[in-house]
Amino acid sequence: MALDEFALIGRYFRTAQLERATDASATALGIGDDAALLQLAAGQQLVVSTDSLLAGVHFPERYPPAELGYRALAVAVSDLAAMTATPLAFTLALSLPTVDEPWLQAFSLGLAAAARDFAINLIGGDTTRGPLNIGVTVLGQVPAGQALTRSGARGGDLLCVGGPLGDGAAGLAVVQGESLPAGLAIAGQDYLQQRFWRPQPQLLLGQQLRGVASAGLDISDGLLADAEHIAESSGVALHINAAQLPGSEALSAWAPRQKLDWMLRGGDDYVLLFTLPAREKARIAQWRAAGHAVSVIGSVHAGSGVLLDVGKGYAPIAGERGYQHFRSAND
Ligand SMILES: Nc1ncnc2c1ncn2[C@@H]1O[C@H](COP(=O)(O)OP(=O)(O)OP(=O)(O)O)[C@@H](O)[C@H]1O
Ligand SMILES: Cc1ncc(C[n+]2csc(CCOP(=O)(O)O)c2C)c(N)n1
Ligand SMILES: [Mg+2]
Repeated sequence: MALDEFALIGRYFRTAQLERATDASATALGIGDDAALLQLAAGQQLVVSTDSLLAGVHFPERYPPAELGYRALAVAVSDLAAMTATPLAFTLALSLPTVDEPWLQAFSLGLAAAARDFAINLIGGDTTRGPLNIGVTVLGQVPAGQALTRSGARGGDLLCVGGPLGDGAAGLAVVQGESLPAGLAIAGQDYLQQRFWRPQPQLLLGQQLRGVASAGLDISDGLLADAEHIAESSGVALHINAAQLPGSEALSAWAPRQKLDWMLRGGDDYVLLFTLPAREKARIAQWRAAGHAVSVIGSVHAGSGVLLDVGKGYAPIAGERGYQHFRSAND
């Protein structure tokens, strides 16, 4: 007989690895009551963000469930990194078509691996029967007034990115079994699959941006699309120099046009994009020395929108900027 809802929760989600992934816990009351209780430290603000994952939209229809568990939490935690928050806890709203115990076991283990990596405990959720849908809400804390928003960029700031671009889209091509360039070695394929299934939210870099960066977010839809959010919220123009975009060695196996398109528009990268007042420039070398692959990719100016230089001077972007769930009003 299939497990009932409560036995399922007990076996796969009310586990030590998920409920007590980290000791540094703010959980005053966890799974099992009508709601959970969190105790924030004095002077901290609560940071809250929700993400949904759907097969065929956020990940391929054929997928390894353990990897899906890891990715579901990683992409959600990336929004905490973008706000410069420290993770506290998360909830999981899961809709499942059937009770498939090997699937649940693998998903739960992948989720627990991410919970351990990002030091975040599962404190509750909701489990229903329906088409597969994974909803993760992450909670974090940040000293009051110090969260990094999208609205503080000012003319004269540098535009920086926290890691390589384009790996998310290239990783998706690898995991979908698309035809791959001959120059892509097995090690490069493995690297890109990891980048897709196990993105590493830049929590430590994010925390170092508190009180230093002027605006920021994490790149989920694509560099151009997400840069547009900063430009619009801050009321500035962002200049991006294509020649300065950082890409991985694995990505260089593709033709330059494909590589550039993925770096600009591919999305799924989960690296930070932020603006830095010029007086803070010396920090970039310190971050790099500490292992954060920060690069300057452009600058902030008076004006509006995102302008891109692909070798012929800065010009507004024509065409697509990144991933959009609703491509046109008629979709
Ligand atoms: N259904 C909704 N109701 C209320 N607010 C929403 C809803 N959907 C999105 N938002 C809000 O709109 C803003 C942009 O959402 P979006 O999901 O694009 O965030 P993002 O950080 O740009 O992308 P990602 O979800 O990939 O991290 C966020 O502040 C989000 O909370
Ligand atoms: C099968 C498959 N096809 C396409 C993509 C690309 N993709 C989907 S949603 C998204 C933006 C972030 O989503 P959201 O804004 O909902 O957080 C991106 C870049 C994928 N990951 N898997
Ligand atoms: Mg985000």
